[in-house]
Amino acid sequence: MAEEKLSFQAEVSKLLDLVVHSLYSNKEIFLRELISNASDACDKLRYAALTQPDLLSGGGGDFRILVTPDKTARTLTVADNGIGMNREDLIDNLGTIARSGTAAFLDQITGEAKGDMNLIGQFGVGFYSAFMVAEKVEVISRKAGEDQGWRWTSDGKGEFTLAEDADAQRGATLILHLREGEDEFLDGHRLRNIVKTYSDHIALPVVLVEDGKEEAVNSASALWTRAKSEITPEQYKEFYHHVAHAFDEPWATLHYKAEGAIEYTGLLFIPSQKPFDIFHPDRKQHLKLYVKRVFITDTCDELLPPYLRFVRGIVDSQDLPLNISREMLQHNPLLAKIRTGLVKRILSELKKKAEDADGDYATFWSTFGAVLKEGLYEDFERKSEILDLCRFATTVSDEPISLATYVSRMKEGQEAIYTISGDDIEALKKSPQLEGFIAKGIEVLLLTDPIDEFWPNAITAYQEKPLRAVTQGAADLSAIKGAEGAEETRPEPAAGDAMASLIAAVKLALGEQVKDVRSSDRLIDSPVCLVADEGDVGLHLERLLRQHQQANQRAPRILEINPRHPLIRRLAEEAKADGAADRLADTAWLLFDQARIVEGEVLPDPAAFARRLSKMLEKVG
Ligand SMILES: Nc1ncnc2c1ncn2[C@@H]1O[C@H](COP(=O)(O)OP(=O)(O)OP(=O)(O)O)[C@@H](O)[C@H]1O
Repeated sequence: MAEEKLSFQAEVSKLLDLVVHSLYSNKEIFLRELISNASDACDKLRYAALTQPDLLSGGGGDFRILVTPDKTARTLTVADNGIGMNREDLIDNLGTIARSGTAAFLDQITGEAKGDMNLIGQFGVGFYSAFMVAEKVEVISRKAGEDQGWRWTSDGKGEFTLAEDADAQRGATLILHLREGEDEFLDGHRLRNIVKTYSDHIALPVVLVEDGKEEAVNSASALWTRAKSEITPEQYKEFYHHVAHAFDEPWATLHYKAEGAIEYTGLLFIPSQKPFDIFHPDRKQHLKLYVKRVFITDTCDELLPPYLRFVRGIVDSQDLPLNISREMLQHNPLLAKIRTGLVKRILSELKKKAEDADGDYATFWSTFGAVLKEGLYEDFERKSEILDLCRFATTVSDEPISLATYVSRMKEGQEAIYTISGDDIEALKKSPQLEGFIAKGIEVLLLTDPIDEFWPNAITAYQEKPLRAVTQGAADLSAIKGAEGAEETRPEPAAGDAMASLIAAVKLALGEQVKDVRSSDRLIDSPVCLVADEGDVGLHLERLLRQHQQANQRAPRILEINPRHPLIRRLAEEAKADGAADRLADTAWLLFDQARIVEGEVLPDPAAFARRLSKMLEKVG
């Protein structure tokens, strides 16, 4: 069959452009990426052969990776005898990127952040890194169990060609035609060094072939089977890079062997950087499952709950049967026990780090706190343990604090843990609903993650103190003893009967637009604010839902009025006169609209607001 020419998916072309033009430093990591892929391909075949031993014919069961430099041809060849790829696989795997969110991610890094290794590291360039050093790459491959081989060729500039190849061996052979100036990757010494540095942990032999001589370069034993004392931090890090397709430093490394009722080894990592797709709706976990050192799957959702999906690494079980199918993994009681064990270990490691002043827990919290908080309502049994791990910015402290710290600082007479939620800390701090709390020195948690709208419903109390949103329900601050002297400086409130008249006039003007109008103790500098009634959808949640087109109804809110504010005191006096309700109608609307603007709401009738405001200014001016 003749050669076919095909185009890369647009995302691949973009990625290739980045790889070639932006990633200058650390070019040698291309070899790690290719060896890592080769090792994965051998793992996949080893697993498939458990149930289909025929797949091993024509290539054997001794898996290995050959690295062969050719100084005359100026090529570097990386060959494996793994699962291989057929025509469709070559097109799908090396011509497209299936990961969702890729396009958006690439757009993000082609701008100012171009060349930011950390950013691109979150994505992982994998196979395409070959083009950092090669001007042309050939992939010759035959898939295990198939007769037809294929040759894929590309210069990485938008197109690739495909042709049949009768001589292709089982597995994949990558021939890199090196660019000018990349001869260091033909040097045996250098290659040996790179393999040692980056791929020593690979469980199969990586063999350097020089002048016809073969030399195994790596230790070729799975890293997690070695004793902890024999593994260096560098080796852990390289293994993490391999297993997580990541570039960052692991924030935490956990290597342990569970013995007793169930036996398994866990080598787990918590990244220091947020993977770009951590909030993808599929919420998939990423641990790889091995049974007695044979790779089984990297898509086993039973292994970890979604709220720990940031954890990377492997689990190697001694007890599961080797021929376990992916279907059998569902609802498997042994696996459920492993999961319980893993969750326990991870949470206790987090606890340890949180209690260790040098543990840099703040970094973890700012990276993955929002994910961990999902556990507050998803893991009923562990929610109090998770709650202890949570940290919150507050009106008093920019450094996030624990609830234990919050409770220890509560004021005399304070019965609840107060919270307020919104999009942005700085905007939140200016919320009128907080004024009374701030004046009395009562600390309020500032919640800015979307998830914060959900978990508080699952947490009835912490140390018997209920959580209470300050924008919801009435706030009776009179029972709480505030900071010294705070009370005395406040002006007198308007007289009770005058306030009653004003409230009646405002209610009349606004009608069903508000659920209630009442006098409030929580306001200091602002004349009015809005709060949600007890049991109604909160203000911020409603806004979030509207932004996501999940709701377009607005629940009527309660308008709270500050009886000590000079403006309100004057209006209250006016409200006592005959016919005042009519005269105050516009003012009532202006106050209401003002409260909505402060909430960050878009006014449903901005023209009416502008008209009333102009009218009012006319009188003043
Ligand atoms: N040596 C190989 N043998 C067989 N398949 C390969 C080989 N190298 C790459 N592939 C296939 O090409 C795909 C894309 O490789 P690439 O390195 O771009 O992605 P990756 O980061 O390894 O992705 P993944 O996490 O899915 O493995 C791989 O997932 C694999 O299916």
